[in-house]
Amino acid sequence: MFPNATADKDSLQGLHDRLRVSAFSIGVMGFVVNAIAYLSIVLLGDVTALITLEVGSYAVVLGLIAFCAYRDVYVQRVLFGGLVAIYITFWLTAFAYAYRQETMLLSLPLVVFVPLLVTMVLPHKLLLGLIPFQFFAMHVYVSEFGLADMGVTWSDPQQFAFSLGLAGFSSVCFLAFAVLAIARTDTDVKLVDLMGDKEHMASVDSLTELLNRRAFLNRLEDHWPPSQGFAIAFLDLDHFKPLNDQYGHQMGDYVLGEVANRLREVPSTLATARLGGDEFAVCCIDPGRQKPAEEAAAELHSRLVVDLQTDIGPISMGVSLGFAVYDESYESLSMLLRAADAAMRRAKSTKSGWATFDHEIDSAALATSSIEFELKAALRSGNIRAAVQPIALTSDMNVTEYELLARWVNSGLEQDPGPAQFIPIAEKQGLLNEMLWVTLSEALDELNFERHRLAINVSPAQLSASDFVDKLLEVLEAHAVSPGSITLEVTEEVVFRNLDRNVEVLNRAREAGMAIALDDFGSGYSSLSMLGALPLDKLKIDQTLIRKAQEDRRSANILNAAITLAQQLELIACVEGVETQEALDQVVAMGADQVQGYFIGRPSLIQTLTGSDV
Ligand SMILES: Nc1nc2c(ncn2[C@@H]2O[C@H](COP(=O)(O)OP(=O)(O)OP(=O)(O)O)[C@@H](O)[C@H]2O)c(=O)[nH]1
Repeated sequence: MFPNATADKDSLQGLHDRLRVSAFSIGVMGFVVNAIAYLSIVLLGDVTALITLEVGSYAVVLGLIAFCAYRDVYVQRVLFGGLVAIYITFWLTAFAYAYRQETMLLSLPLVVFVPLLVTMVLPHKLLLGLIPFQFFAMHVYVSEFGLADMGVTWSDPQQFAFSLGLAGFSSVCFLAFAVLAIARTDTDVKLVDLMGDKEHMASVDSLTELLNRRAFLNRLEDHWPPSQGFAIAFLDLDHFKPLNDQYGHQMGDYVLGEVANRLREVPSTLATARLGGDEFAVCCIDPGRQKPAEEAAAELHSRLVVDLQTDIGPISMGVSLGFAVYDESYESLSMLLRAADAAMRRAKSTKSGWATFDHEIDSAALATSSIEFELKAALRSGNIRAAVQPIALTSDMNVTEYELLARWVNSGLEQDPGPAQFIPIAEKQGLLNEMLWVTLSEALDELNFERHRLAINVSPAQLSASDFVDKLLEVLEAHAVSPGSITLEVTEEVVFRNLDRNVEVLNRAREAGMAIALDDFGSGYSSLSMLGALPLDKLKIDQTLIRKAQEDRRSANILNAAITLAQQLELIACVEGVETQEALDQVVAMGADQVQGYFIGRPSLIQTLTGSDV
């Protein structure tokens, strides 16, 4: 309805907007009623110059109230001032009519009710100020003129008493409105205070009183895309943990507060925030780009590394600072912040104190941080999809099993990240299980388990989740798939981390009907004792062995020995990385039971498999 009107009724702006709407309604409705009344008088042929003057004055004031509300200028002052002007005009014209004996039957009810109607929304101070005027005007009007039109003949004392009564009545009404206005103001003030407190708490870091991450980004978002000379500095204190450990959290808090104070004093900043822990960010603006980025970063860094004076003497606090200056290659604010973060990490790892973002040196780090930033959202929005790679029997080359893999599609990044890029990050962020449930559910829906098994990769961290097997069984049951159709593929890392617990979990999975495969055998330490320690059904021989076996005889013998070892341990021998007919012939001759690799089939999104494949 209004230009720039905000609908946020839960904010200070919301209160203002409500007043604007009220003022606009009062102005427009009052104007319309005024116009209708005037037209009626015109139709009845009773128009006098005084009536035209009165109605014209009202129209001007009401129109002004509506206009100011519409344009959002001096809304409150014009509304309240306008209503007082209407009130005064009403009384002046009422006396003028009476004096000129132009009063009518309705005059008395009008002087009783119109002032009340006009003034009821005024603030309490104005209402209280008008009470003496109202009392006096009512008393004079009624005692001098009021009863004449009603055809009532009262004695002077009767008329005096009646006018005092009406004047008292309207004064009490004004008083009641004033009390209501006080209550209204009180509620509004409390509401505004409450909202102010809430907003303050939600946007400010309680320890340093700097903005928090969300408020920092919100503030900068208002300036995005920025003009030239807009830069973000990302800071992380060095060795803050040992300081905390040695001198206690109180000292740590003091240091954080002092760093915040120094940041507050940095000139030409748009916003300063504590992003969390010992990380801070400053948005610097240098519109004319007077200083090169290196100079600005070095200057900011030197402000921060000055010794801090504490009760236990001076403390020198190291700071790593990354500086990224906006240019058009930054598509979003978060990308610029991550660029500053990447530069900061380089400064930290090289112990250089500060570094400015360099597209060539830091682009890999920026890509990693983009993945870190986007991965969770991708998982939730269904962009992490199930892919499968076939595993075939060497006896008839029938595909009897698929290995479940994850693929990131439609990432919105320059290039969709490959599993080698995002799986380690998912592991670091504790998202591997969530990723497994998402991709597994998709695969369980699509695959035909009468013809195929499904192999699932499980990391030691996933196994150590207390409810892993239960959750897995639950998911299988929900899709009516028997645990007997599932193979869990684990790497030798399960032996190195909490072996007893991992063996217990694998035994439970086996008891439920699942098979266990040791993945990538031959790529790591491949200790033979590990084969005895784990409850296994299958050995998957790492692809490096078949590659080397093609090149020299010694490696071919190692591959042969690995296959023989699996057979002698009564495990299924599956060779990974079979990429050619030659390699296939070689492993078939060695007695492998199963093969996997590009020659059998590349990984493909499960949704793209045709009916006969699944
Ligand atoms: N005193 C205090 N410590 C905090 C607060 N928030 C986080 N920390 C601690 O800050 C430390 C930050 O961790 P890191 O940045 O990894 O520690 P660091 O020693 O600075 O490591 P580097 O950055 O690699 O030098 C952790 O030990 C947190 O417990 C806080 O509000 N007050």
